[in-house]
Amino acid sequence: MEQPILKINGIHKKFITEKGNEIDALSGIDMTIHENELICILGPSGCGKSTLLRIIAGLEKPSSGEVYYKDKEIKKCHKEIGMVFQQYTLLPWRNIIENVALGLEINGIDKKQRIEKAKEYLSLVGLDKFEASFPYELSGGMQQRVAIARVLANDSNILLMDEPFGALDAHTRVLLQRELLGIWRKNKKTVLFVTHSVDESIYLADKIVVMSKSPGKVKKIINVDMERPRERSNVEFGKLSEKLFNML
Ligand SMILES: Nc1ncnc2c1ncn2[C@@H]1O[C@H](COP(=O)(O)OP(=O)(O)OP(=O)(O)O)[C@@H](O)[C@H]1O
Repeated sequence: MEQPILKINGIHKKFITEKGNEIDALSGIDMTIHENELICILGPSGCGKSTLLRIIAGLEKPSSGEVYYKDKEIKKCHKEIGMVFQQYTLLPWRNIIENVALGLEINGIDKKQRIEKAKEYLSLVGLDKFEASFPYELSGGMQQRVAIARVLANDSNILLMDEPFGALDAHTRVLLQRELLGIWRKNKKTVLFVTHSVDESIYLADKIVVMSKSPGKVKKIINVDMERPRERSNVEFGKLSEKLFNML
């Protein structure tokens, strides 16, 4: 078993709305994530999946509880923890290579080095021919691949992915799931992937964290022992799918 890389201890999150109403988004989340694991967080709308990811990314503070990355408490954004959002978040006025190099530029890497590195990751997601294009010239799936290349180029150890394929058509979604598995295996990353989709979670995950309706709690953690690549027509795939549907 690999080393624990993320520890999530007793996370509670309460939001106060503008009208003064309290919303319990998360209610006591405990989880340990090991290096190189691919974890899917599966749950109904509003159960706090995005909130949990934002807390791990250091973008949101928990009301109580702590998150530790390699035994250090996360209190703000961390260079080694990168996030890919559902909506494409490329800067429209920068071309593709400059978008991939953005984080490296922020980190003060010199131009030659950052372009070289950005090219390497753009090639990894199969878009090297588009380095001079602008985001509007790319399809949704291509833009999402650029967003993944940008996070990888930053050398993030942990990839937090908040329904990154949710806005894509079914065919592109399946292609990107396959591509993500390839990248994950090749680059030895730890991935936390939020999804609504039972099918997506079974296809991708080592472990599926099933969350219950709000306030969000961990209902069950399921180990997925099926060999990869996983076939959706497989009996075992179908059985697990039924089990998860019944649980949600
Ligand atoms: N900034 C905020 N202010 C007030 N309430 C919020 C805020 N962010 C989230 N919430 C509330 O917290 C709860 C959890 O929201 P969250 O977006 O984390 O759920 P989710 O599981 O990711 O939902 P979905 O699958 O629909 O994206 C919801 O009731 C939401 O309305």
